[in-house]
Amino acid sequence: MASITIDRVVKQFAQQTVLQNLSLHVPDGAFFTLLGPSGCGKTTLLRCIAGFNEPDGGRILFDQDDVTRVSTHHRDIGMVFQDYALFPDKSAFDNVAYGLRARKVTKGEITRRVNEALDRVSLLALADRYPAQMSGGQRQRVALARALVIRPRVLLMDEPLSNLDAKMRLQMRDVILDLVREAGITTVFVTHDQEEALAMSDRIAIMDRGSIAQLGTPEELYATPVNAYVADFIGSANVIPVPAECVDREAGADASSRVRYLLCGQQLDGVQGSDALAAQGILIARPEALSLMAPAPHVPNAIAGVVLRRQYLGFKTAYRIRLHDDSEIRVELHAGNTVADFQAGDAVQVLVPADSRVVGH
Ligand SMILES: Nc1ncnc2c1ncn2[C@@H]1O[C@H](COP(=O)(O)OP(=O)(O)OP(=O)(O)O)[C@@H](O)[C@H]1O
Repeated sequence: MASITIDRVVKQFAQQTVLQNLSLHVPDGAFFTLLGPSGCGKTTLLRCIAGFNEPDGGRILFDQDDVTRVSTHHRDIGMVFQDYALFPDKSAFDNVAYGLRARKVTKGEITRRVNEALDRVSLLALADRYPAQMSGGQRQRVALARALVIRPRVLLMDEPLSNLDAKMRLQMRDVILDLVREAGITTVFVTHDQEEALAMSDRIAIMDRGSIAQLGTPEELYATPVNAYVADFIGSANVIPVPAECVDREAGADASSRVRYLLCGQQLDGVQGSDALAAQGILIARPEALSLMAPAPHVPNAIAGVVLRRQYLGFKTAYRIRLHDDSEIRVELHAGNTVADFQAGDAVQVLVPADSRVVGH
């Protein structure tokens, strides 16, 4: 068990800088996810932590130990890959035993620990099977047992669920979480699947072109994204440019209370951005945070529009609304909200809550 500190790591391939002075801290025992689109540098960072890639600058620490120049097999890591990377000519038992044999563990101890590890992933009965005789989910469980049986300081997982079908992916989330929680092991998990990241992680770093766009708990990232990139990547959000206008030039009033944001030319009461924002902000509105009402005069933050499409989805109803400036906004009303139900073509008002967020570009 160890914390991981990434300290200003730089990694370049040819002319391309893939990791740009990247720093982050993974607390001891945390389940930490690197999330981002293809090519943003997740795997490169994971491979630097594993020792497969040597950084061109910066340091990597496990607790206080600087492992930047330590070879992979002296780092005491367990690794699980997307394609399982099992030895095809070894049985499940021998795959799991591999790391213990390399560490010269006694035969009796190997048998005990491998059987225990296979039992933990419910594969004791398949100990003699070869990888080709197992399903994807079973292979990934062998890979997990193989990574954990050596009791590594750190577990690194690179898209371990991507090759599994949807149902198996969900099951494996629980298998992984149960195992790593029980072992209390610090885990770095790479995925491009935001739902997987939200469901599994203590903390998530959202990466954007070799840097961290935002780091936080799933709740923080969902509720308070720092920019449109994060808002769009985590969950679904309406991301709408909102010009600002100055309403109070008096000295003394703090800067954020001196601007009002405009949606469709209408002032949004109470909606505040950070005071550093200039003449234009970006309103981030989750579809489920908005609501709909029939047209009525003098309702604050009610923006007039027309229902383009209504989709009934059982637990919620999703609406696409066209506003008067021809932009579109998505609104989701949860089942049980019987007050509002509208059909395509209906005139409505979209209610924007006063605690909505406005961020910079
Ligand atoms: N060995 C290498 N040589 C040259 N370029 C590389 C090498 N490894 C990665 N890259 C480049 O570095 C960038 C980041 O790649 P990386 O695999 O870290 O991204 P990723 O976020 O893990 O993407 P994915 O989700 O597709 O795996 C890409 O542009 C990739 O082409």
